[in-house]
Amino acid sequence: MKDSIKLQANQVALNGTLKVPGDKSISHRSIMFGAMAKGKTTVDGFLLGDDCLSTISCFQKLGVDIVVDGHEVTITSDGMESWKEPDEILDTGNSGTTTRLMLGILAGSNIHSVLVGDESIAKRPMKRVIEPLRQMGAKISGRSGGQFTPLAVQGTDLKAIDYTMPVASAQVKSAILLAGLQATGVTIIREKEVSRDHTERMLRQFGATVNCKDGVIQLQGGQKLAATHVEVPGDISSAAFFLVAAAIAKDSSIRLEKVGLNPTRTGIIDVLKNMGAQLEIEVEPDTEDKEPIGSVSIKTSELHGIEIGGELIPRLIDEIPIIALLATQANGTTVIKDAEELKVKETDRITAVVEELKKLGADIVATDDGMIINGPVTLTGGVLKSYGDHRIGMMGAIASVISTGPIEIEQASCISVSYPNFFEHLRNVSTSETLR
Ligand SMILES: O=C(O)C1=C[C@@H](OP(=O)(O)O)[C@@H](O)[C@H](O)C1
Ligand SMILES: C=C(OP(=O)(O)O)C(=O)O
Repeated sequence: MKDSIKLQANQVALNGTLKVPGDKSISHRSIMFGAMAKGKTTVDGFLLGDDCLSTISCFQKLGVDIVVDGHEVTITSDGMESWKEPDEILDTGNSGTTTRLMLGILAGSNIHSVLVGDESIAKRPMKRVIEPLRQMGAKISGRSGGQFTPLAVQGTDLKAIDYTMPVASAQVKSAILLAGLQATGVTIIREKEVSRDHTERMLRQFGATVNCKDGVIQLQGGQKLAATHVEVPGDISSAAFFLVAAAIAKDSSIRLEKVGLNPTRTGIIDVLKNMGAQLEIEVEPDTEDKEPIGSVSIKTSELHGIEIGGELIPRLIDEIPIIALLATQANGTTVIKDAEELKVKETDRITAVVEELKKLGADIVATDDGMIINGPVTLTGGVLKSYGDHRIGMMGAIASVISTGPIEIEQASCISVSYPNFFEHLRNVSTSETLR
């Protein structure tokens, strides 16, 4: 993918059916759990995005046999005890999920390792994970007293903790659970707001017992994982870009098939419905702890502004950039609050979203914990920065379906972090020749 992409103004209809790539959170976990389990784990629908490839490369450096054949991945492992001490750094690339979950896994291993990511990862807070892991006995050191990468982990024996989450974060929760799996005693995690529960579900799929009730998660240490088969649903965070595109472009209708509909991830559906979008959902019958999937169809919609905050935020945290674009086309005011976490993503997403949408003429202001957007506003063209953040890049690209002038996205190659065939899909649903 070339690093700057210019999209012509495309005030045309979007139509068609798409199958978005595999869920990023679930793809990461399938490799991690497969590497920890004994036996052969097979994964179908794996996301070949840069972040998930970073996870694969880390485990290959630990000596785990991983074979990628298109979207099918096979992981063959003799369990954690068989991993080798890596003689080079583990490069987590741009991936917060890889960095934080690896810390939890490696903390209880019998090896020494060093984790380094890119310049965005070097700025992202790691103390939120390292603090509880240290309470469990983990030996982790790093820059600025262990706040940032590079981080060194000396695997050691761990003991369970009872931990109340200070922030709603599935990465922190998952790191503690993965360390807890190796610890002596019962690890207890208390969540005030429920974050995505893919780790809890997948632990069960790999044969572990995890109890979740009223925001309290309990996991007995010492349980061994058994290899299994993982089906990865389409990523609702990727689907969100096309749901918004069809809602705001004229005369449009898009159907997205085999999308993950885990209730801890469907905040975007709630927002679209609450704003008045014409949306239809067909859920496929649920099977125990497997991830729920279904199809979502959406048409051009008359939208109105709403308030978005509280427990909804963790259920749509990665969708806020594209929700901001959606809000520029809604009648009235949309307030997004309680979303301070956006400041510590791949970039400060509050600043990035507000600055870039303003360049297109949006009526948007940043607040301490979110943003306020007034609509509807006709968006112009412009040259937008992606800040090397895939979700900001895709937000800018989707703006071109309604903008009056061309939109150029700088550093557009970052989009392959989560959606490598994004532009191909945008072309597929576009009825415009300029996008083809
Ligand atoms: O656990 C995960 O797979 C993720 C959790 C979220 O991060 P936080 O846990 O930092 O909220 C999310 O933003 C990220 O894209 C993926
Ligand atoms: C925040 C994200 O991912 P990560 O934290 O894994 O880098 C994201 O995909 O939007």
